[in-house]
Parts: sequence; C-alpha cells; structure tokens
Amino acid sequence: MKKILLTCLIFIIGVTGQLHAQEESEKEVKYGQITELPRQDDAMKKWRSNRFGQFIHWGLYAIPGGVWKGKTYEYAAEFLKSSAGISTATWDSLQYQFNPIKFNAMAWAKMAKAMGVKYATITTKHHEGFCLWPSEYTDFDIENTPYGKDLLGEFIEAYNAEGIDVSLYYSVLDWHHPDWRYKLNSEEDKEAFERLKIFTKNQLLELLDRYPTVKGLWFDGTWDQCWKDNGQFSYELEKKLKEKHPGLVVNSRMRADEYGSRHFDSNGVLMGDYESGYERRLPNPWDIEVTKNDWECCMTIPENQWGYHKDWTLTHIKTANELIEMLVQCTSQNGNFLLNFGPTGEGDFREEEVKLAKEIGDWMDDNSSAIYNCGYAGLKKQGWGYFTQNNDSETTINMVVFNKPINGKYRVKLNKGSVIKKAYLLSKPDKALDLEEISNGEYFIEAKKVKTKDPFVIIIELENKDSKKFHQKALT
Ligand SMILES: C[C@@H]1O/C(=N\OC(=O)Nc2ccccc2)[C@@H](O)[C@H](O)[C@@H]1O
Repeated sequence: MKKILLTCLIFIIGVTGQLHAQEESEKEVKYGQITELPRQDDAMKKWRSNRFGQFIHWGLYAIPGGVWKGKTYEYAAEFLKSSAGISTATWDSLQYQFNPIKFNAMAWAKMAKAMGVKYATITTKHHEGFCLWPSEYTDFDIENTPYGKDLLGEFIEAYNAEGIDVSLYYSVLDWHHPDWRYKLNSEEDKEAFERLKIFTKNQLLELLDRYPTVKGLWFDGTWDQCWKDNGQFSYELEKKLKEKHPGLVVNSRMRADEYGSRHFDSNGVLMGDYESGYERRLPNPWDIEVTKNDWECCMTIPENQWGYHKDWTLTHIKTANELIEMLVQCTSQNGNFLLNFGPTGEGDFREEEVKLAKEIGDWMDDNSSAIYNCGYAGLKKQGWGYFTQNNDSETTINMVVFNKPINGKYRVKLNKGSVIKKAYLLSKPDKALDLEEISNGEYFIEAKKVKTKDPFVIIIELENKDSKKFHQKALT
C-alpha cells in the first residue's frame, strides 16, 4: 500500500512540475496571433485550393539587370544598389528611364493562365522604394516615369480577367524613404520611424482602396530591429487592414510580437494567416509538422535572383521537372508554391522563363487534378513520389510518381484498414492496374507500361473512407 501511495505522490509531483514549467514558459503575448488558424472562411479556402502561384519581381532593378558600369554582380539583381554601392540619388534617377514599352498585361496574364497558376503576387514596392502604382504619398512612383500609367492597375485587371487572384507584395524596408531606420538609436530615429510607420499605413490603405479585388498582402523587409521593436504597430496594422478588407490573407512575414518574435509569436503561435518562411527552400518531404499550418514556399528559377538578371549562366537554372516536383511536394504537405518570374526593364520575360511556363503548363493541363484543392493525404512519404488528396474527397488518393521502380511494382502503404477498390493511371481511367495485397493497408500496384518521361499520376480508389486522414483533418 505504501509503495502505491509513494508512486502516486511521485506522479502528482511530476505532473504539477511539468504544468508549472509549461506555465512559466508561456509568456503573456498581447500582440500575437489575430485570426484563429487555420482559417476556414471562403477567402482562405480559395487561397488554400489555389496551390500554385506566380511571383513577379519588377522594379527599377530590372533596368540594369545585375550589371553596373560594365561589371556583373552575382548577388541578387534586386540588391544591385547595395551590391554595387550605388548612391540613392543615382539609383533613384533610374526612375526617369523606366519605360517598359513591351509590357502587355493581357499577354502576361495569358501566359500565367496557360502555366496553370491560380494566383499571382506582384511587388508593388520592393526595398528600393519605387512604387508600381501612382501613390499620393510619394513621387517615387510609376506616375513620374516615361511610362506614366497605372501599371499595377493594368496588371490586376488583366490577371483578374483570366480568373487569376492577385496578391500584393509590399516591402516595409524602404531604401528611398528618408525616415527609414534599421535601428532606433536616438529620439530622432524614433521620430523618423514614426513618420515611416504612418507612410507605410497610408500606402497600404491606399493600395486596398485603389485595388479592391486584391486577395492578399505579402509583406517583406520586416527583419530589421526597427520593425521587431514595433510589434504593437504591426498587430494593429494587420487588424486595421483586415477590418477594411474582409477576407484579406496576410503572410506571417508581416508580423513581430511585442518581444520581437517574428512569424511565430513568443509562444510559438503562428501570426498572419500562413507561414511564409520557406524561401528558396522546402521542408523535408517527410515532415508532417508543417502540414498543421497553411504555408507557402516562394521559389526562384535561378538559385538566387528574384529581379531580372542579365546573366543566367551564373548559377543552376531549375528545370520544369524540378519545379513540378517542388509544386507537388508543397501540395503533398498542405503548402502553396509561388514560382518567381523577373520581367526585363522593357516589360517582357526572358525566353527561358517563357519555355518553362509552357512546359509546366503542359504538365498541369493533364495533372492539375492532383494539385488544385488538394493537400496532405495523411500518409507517410514513400520512395516513388508524393501522395496528395483532394480536400473534398473521402475515397480517392493521388499518387504523383517521380521515381519508377525497376520492376514496375509500386509498394503503397496506406492507413491500417484501408482497402483499395481499384487503381488506375489518371491518363487511362478505364484500365484498372493489377493489385497485390501485402498486408493490412499495404499493396503492390503494378504499372509496367508507363511510357511517359514526365511525372505521372496513379489514382487509388478506396473501398472505405480513409478515416485516419479525415480524423486528422478535423484535428487540424
Ligand atoms: C522574396 C524575397 O524576399 C526577400 N528577403 O527575404 C528574406 O529575407 N526572407 C526571410 C528573412 C527572415 C526569415 C525568413 C525569411 C527579399 O530581400 C528578396 O529580394 C525577395 O523579395
């Protein structure tokens, strides 16, 4: 009896200690998450079902394209001002050269539509501070260029006409604005940054006023101490923008809490509406933690260029197959994939980008049912490729194959209790593939005669609801 009492006492002390430790680690966060996640409103469901987007980085940096006074700078082309040590006055004078005579918003939108993107995110203002729209808060904008017209408005109208949602990238970091400060070291710094905050809020409200059809704001340039010291401001700004624009979708990069913690607050709670830290990188394909939140990977075609760079021989240029695999992996882990294009200073795309858009679009024409409105299937990653499952489906699972087994037999491990009714190639729905049950929920699917050199989809139809998947879905 004494032994039992002692054991119970030790257990109670242990649990109390853990709870106390947990309470201690939980900070009181006043300026953290605003919207309970994952959002289930229509705007977020549409964002989630879009899965594939086009990123556009366009600004004055597209004019020099990474080359200054005959010297090529290998660093990101949109950072040429700092890479080449160019004065703000010299850089800003590029404004008077910006005249993208080849810009055709409808042609851009049709290329994007053919590629299969459902949304596009365009830089309204990158770190250089130049605005692609006529802003009443600065003269460093499109209105004061030889082009003169509302380029951003043309872009939004053309993409919306093709049924493509548009989100707006906005850099808080602003090299042009005299009140920008990296750190607030003095009262003067603080006063200047207060003016910068008002300017920022005014421009964002102006963008939502001018372009009411936009679906989201993609914040960037928020890593410096000045912004991390202003968690309350970013909290109140997100609230105000969402009150003004119901359904607005905001990335986690906008936010810092009052302790300076970014993306996730000091208790690890995601801020904004989706995680936007996957930049030119993806999670491990077997990572299921990442499936618990909405997230987006933004990706360049060269290794490190967001803006147009004249020299694409400097790094590896990703192939269509590599980019398709990234898109499929994101989908398989409940993420979106935002693929970047960097238009030239004249307003057209380099031929490599046009070719890739066509190759990806051709694949999407045949396989987008495994991408749009699809997500994590609640199954472990397996060697032949990726599972995805339509968010409205209960009994069909997509296998997107990138690695064919040499014997043409695909080992497929489903949840215990899952029974395959039939499996077939998406391209040949009338021809059932041979099945061999290995054990409870585990099968070989035989697909020996697949000729294509491209990734392809095998559809699995289950006898019963894939209960584990939908139970997991309820929990997320
Ligand atoms: C999408 C990219 O975003 C950037 N920078 O991103 C980050 O610094 N990302 C970041 C920073 C801290 C944590 C996670 C991601 C910009 O400098 C770049 O020109 C491009 O617009």
